[in-house]
Amino acid sequence: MQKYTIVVCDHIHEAGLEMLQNDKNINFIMAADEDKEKLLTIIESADVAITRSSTDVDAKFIAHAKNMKAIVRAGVGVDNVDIAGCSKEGIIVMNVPTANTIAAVELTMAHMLSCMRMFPYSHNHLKLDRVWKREKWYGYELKGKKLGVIGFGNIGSRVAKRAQAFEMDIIAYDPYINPSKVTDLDMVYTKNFEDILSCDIITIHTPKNKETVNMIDVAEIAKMKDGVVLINCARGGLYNEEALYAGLTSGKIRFAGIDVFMKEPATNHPLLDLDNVTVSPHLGANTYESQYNIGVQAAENAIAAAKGISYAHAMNLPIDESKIPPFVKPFLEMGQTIGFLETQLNQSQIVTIKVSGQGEIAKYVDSLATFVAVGAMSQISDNTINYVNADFVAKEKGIKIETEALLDSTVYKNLITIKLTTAEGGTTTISATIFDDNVFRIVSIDGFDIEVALKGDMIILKNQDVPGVIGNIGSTLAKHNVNIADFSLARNDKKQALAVILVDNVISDDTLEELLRIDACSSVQYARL
Ligand SMILES: NC(=O)C1=CN([C@@H]2O[C@H](COP(=O)(O)OP(=O)(O)OC[C@H]3O[C@@H](n4cnc5c(N)ncnc54)[C@H](O)[C@@H]3O)[C@@H](O)[C@H]2O)C=CC1
Ligand SMILES: O=C(O)CCC(=O)C(=O)O
Repeated sequence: MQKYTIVVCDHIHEAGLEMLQNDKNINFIMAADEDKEKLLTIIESADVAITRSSTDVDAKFIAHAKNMKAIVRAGVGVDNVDIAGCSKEGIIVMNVPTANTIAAVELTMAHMLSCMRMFPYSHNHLKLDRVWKREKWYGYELKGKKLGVIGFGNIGSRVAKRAQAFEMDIIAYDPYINPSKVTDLDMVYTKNFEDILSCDIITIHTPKNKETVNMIDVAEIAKMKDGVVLINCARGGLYNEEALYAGLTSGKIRFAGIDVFMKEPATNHPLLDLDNVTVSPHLGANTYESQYNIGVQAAENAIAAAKGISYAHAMNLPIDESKIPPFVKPFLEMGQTIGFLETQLNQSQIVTIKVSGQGEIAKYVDSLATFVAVGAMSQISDNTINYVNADFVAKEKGIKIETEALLDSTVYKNLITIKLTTAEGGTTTISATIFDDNVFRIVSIDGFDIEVALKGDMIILKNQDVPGVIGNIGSTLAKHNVNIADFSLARNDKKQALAVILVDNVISDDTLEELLRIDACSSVQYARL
């Protein structure tokens, strides 16, 4: 029985662990309590790893992940996953995007209310210091305050809805959404970041990336209202931490609610010394409900990925399967087969692969190009080529992948054309389509119109269009006991001909050389699909 190893690098819910334990095909290793060096040796045998924010998937991790097919990030943020590094090694990165949304939303509200009422401080005053001093703890109300929401995705939009229930006025900044997502909720949408800076309370819910790090820095804080309240339950560093500290000590920022830090664990962070901050140790996802959902979904997705069944929420695959119409899939498969065929026909260093799509398929030409590249390189690389690393490997090998989308249709509803060029100047151009019978059909080779199924052992022979060639081909193949399964012929107006011969046997080099010696024959190529 085929066994796959799944390593769990951080703590996930028992329900997820049980699923891994109970699957007969899964060899499950719990490594959440192992030290980091030991973890690196454990992952060497892993097919899939499940991680949370405590495990950095960095160059060191990837170097040890020699057998790894996929990483499942049991949560949303992948800022601690080197996605480009994973792609280069063909490792699929998946996350579990919505299972902890509500937990993070509610923690954001808790921080907002805590900041407004200084709740942890009044609580400690009574509980730890045993002081009953009601006059010390006057806070503010959320009602009527203006809330600026940066990032209106799963979490930001739900925070906004809850804040609306508190009768706050919401203004949202998110350049990547349709404004109606905000305005339909009777909230204000802005493209002007300055509008956010004029709010009473600002909360951020973007991913952490080059564009969003230090999104709130010294200059932005200077433009804010005196006494502004800032919340960050997304990622440390979206608010520049030094600027945040300076703003809190000067009193410009009245209070901040912080769940996340640049460097975690953050037990010595300067923000912890301030009395106008509420903090939590990255607890956004820490509810039983969310951890149950994440644990189960992470385990399910890891098992499916280990078995090669599906890659839910893959972030570095060229296609999102849920977003492509069914007619596209066979074209992708056919493109990969043509890539494989053209490499065999040329047997020389590839320099360019140009992939064109005509008709509806043109919209998917980039995904198609990745599939063609996988097919073209599958026999010429020591690395395992897959859809994740194909573009990287092509770049490394100096192969240029070009695409062309021609939305106007040809006589065919959908047509793909793949032209492969080698360093010696050789080229092969094949166009193909699929009709309702679902057969992969070549309709043109190097400008010769021909109709032949894309399958089997194939000889492509070019010759001067003179009498006797077909007979000679037949007798040569018969002499070598080769049975012809199909013979298609095309001619052009330059008195040249091209034959595609599908054969039932493997063809020897001797046979190919003898075919090339036939009078008027100019080239013979052979491929096995
Ligand atoms: N504290 C915790 O434990 C948790 C933190 N998170 C973090 O919360 C954040 C939000 O998560 P989700 O809402 O699930 O993600 P999401 O992907 O649903 O939403 C992110 C939103 O940010 C927007 N965005 C991206 N770049 C932007 C920019 N430059 N300016 C303004 N908006 C921009 C996107 O268009 C998107 O609408 C992420 O950083 C995630 O890692 C998520 C779960 C738990
Ligand atoms: O549990 C975790 O890993 C933290 C959750 C989180 O930050 C996320 O899902 O982005």
